[in-house]
Amino acid sequence: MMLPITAQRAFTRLRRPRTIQSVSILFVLSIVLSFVGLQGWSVQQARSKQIETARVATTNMTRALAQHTDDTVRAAEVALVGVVQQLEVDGVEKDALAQALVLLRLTVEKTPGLDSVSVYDSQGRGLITSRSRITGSFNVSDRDYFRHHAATAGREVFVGAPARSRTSGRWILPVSRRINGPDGAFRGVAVATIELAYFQEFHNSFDIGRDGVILLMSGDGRIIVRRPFAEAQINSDASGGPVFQTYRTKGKEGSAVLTARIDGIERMYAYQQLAHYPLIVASALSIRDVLANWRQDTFWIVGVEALLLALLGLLGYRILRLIGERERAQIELRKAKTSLEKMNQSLERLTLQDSLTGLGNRRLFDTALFDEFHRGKRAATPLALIMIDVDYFKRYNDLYGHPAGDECLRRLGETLMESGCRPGDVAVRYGGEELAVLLPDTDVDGANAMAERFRHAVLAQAIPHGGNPVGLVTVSIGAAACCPGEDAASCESLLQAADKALYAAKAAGRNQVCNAA
Ligand SMILES: Nc1nc2c(ncn2[C@@H]2O[C@H](COP(=O)(O)OP(=O)(O)OP(=O)(O)O)[C@@H](O)[C@H]2O)c(=O)[nH]1
Repeated sequence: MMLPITAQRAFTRLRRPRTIQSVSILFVLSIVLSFVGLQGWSVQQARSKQIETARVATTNMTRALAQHTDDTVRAAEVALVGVVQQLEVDGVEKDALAQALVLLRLTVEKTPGLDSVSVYDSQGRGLITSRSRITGSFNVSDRDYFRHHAATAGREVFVGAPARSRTSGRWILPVSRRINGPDGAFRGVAVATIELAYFQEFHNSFDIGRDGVILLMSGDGRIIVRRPFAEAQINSDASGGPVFQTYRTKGKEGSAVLTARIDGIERMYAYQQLAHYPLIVASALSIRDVLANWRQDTFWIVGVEALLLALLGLLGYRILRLIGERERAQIELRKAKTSLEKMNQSLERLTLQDSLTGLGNRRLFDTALFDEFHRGKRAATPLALIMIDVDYFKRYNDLYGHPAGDECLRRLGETLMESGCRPGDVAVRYGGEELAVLLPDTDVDGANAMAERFRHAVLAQAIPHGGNPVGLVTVSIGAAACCPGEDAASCESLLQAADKALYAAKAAGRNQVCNAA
């Protein structure tokens, strides 16, 4: 099947070594780039997936923490509602207090997380407590919750700042309610306490990794308890921190990747404000922990891929080197071929050329005579031949020496080439001092004209020849022609006719042209 020219050219171009090399480099590069791009994308995808998983985990954990904290504070509130109602109806007299105490102890006993419930009068002096020790000498008028209730007529529960218990010495979170007299006047405060350890115990039940955080904060951004636990952080102001600021700007529940002020660690945080109380819980997992597995996987994947790429690169390099070597070999081969062809041409020229005159030699003449005869036969065109012989050349040699004879022959060769030979004519040194010209598509008149032109050109050269009666070098020429298509015609008969004509020219006195009869 033949390809269109343009397609063939394109195909040839494609097969060139340099093109193959460039295409190979582009191919390998595009594979490598696609591979790296794809891997970068999938590594990025895996990272995002890990972060998203951490977001879901911290959100769920925070919801559980919020529920637990809400339940705990609610239980304390329920305990307070009962005792406050009883004291407001029965008053704070001795009998009423004794009855209330029974209720207090029962409630504390049955309510998980509740450390104590105590009642204080309007001066902050202890009236009753669920604790076993008598607290009559206690005064809580300096506590924030007491000051709040003394100043505020509201009946809602108040969650105070964490404080060290004056009886147990442990950290507690006070939840309190105001007690009113029948006239609505301030009669005292009922306080339920929850040990911070109760929250810590629940917080510790979560797996938050090495750098995770669980946080319980007041509504104004003060730390109540934090895991990892540090006593100095209790009641510290975290309202300027990233978690509280995010809560302030983004709403009651949310999640974000934040960097903590306390330790500078980047974490995935989820936070939530409690449904019924001004408290905020948050939990967080460190991004480093979250991405630890991803990092390890990525390390191995990237390592293996880098190895594969290196192998691919090595292979590509080897192929390119082979292509380069092949290209160099082909160039060398082409050079060798060209010089071989040139050598062959000059060798061929040498084998068909006469070294003295520069004309063709006898070998060329024989081949040309055969070829032209048959061409004339096919084309039905005549073929002519002129035979030239230098007159008295023996004498010339004898008079001027053999080298001068050679020089004379060389000049005659030059003269012959310049005396109107057509491109198709074949001028040769037939042998010794004899020259011949084969004239395709020429009749005997044409041959005669050519012979005369040459004879005059030789005379015009005016080469002195003391042995020639003319005084100059002259030539005798025999011209013959034939029609190769005719039965009687042959190469030999043409040669003989020309030779005979030459002989006639010699016999007629030399320096002339004779045509074959
Ligand atoms: N210098 C030189 N002489 C040559 C060469 N080839 C042939 N000859 C000489 O040419 C001469 C030819 O002489 P002859 O055949 O006797 O004829 P001629 O002297 O030319 O006399 P006519 O042909 O009868 O006019 C011989 O002496 C050859 O030695 C050659 O290559 N160089």
